[in-house]
Amino acid sequence: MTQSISQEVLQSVRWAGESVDLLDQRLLPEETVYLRLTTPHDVWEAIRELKVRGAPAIGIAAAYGVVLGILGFEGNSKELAAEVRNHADYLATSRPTAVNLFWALDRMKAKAAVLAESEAPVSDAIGAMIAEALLIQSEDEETNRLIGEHALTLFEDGMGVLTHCNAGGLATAKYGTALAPFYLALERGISLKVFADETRPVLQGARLTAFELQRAGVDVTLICDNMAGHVMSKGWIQAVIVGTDRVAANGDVANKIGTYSVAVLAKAHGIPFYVACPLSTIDLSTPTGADIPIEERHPDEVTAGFGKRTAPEGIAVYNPAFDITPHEYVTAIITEKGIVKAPFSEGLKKLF
Ligand SMILES: CSC[C@@H](O)[C@@H](O)C(=O)COP(=O)(O)O
Repeated sequence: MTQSISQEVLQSVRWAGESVDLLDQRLLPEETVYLRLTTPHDVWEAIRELKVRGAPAIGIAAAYGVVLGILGFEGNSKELAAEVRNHADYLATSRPTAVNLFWALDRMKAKAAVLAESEAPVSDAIGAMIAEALLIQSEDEETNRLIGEHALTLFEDGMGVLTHCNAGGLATAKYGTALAPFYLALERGISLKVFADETRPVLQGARLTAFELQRAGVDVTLICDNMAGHVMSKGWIQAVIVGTDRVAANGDVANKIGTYSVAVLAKAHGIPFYVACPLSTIDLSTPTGADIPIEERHPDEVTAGFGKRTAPEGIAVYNPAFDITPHEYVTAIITEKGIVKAPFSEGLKKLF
């Protein structure tokens, strides 16, 4: 029996029997609205439009998206497996960077292939596919709790810790990766002072991290992205911890745009830079960060990101959603199986 963290975080994705209830993260913190999704296309669109975002949450939503596509399927289990492959391949086109999306879809395809091989009756096979998606979600919750336990060993009472983007309960099944130790610390009476970068262009730090940590009672202070160096120079930050969308085999890390700048600043100030992620985010088939596809998003996120135009019409815009932090800047990668330090290429391989 595992011990759970008592903080209640809003669940970003829920299986509702024959549909998916999905918290529309674009509306937070002002409105808490659950959307009812009934087709794989609904899920594809929700992922593309950031209604659901954060690497593990995207993977969970996509697994349910596959299930939505096969409910009521008529045919045999081999035909079902082909249907699963089609839906999975479609959902895989929703966003390119977070490897958890492909990991979850591959897992759904593999499950369908096993069921086809055993010639399971199709209604049983559909039930087993639902169970697999639910398992992906429940395993992620336990994984994050373990990541939180390991990460907390790196922090001491009274520390200031900076984070970028949202790698919290909203981005995962529960607790988050980078934010999990903050929930654990709160529960155990360990005092941490969290600084959350607002995270331009779409403000996952301000809208989501500040929201979920404040709601839980964590001591959190919001800063604009360009204030990170200043608070470090004041001596207020003793560690940085972020999540990631994909870790390459050499330990290079893709995460929300701006993470690289934070890592460079941390190194300049002699502050450890930690990355927290489940094994499902580590992609040994991608050799280095240069091989990770970086999503580019619509210019409006930069020119009208606050619902108001803040740049001239027709201006050229570059809007990459992620950047790569080279492994030289990473102090340690914290997973559910423990903490990995350099040389990362060896340490990461040993995890599998
Ligand atoms: C545990 S979530 C880790 C990452 O997915 C997170 O830090 C991040 O970069 C999310 O980007 P987003 O564009 O909001 O999906």
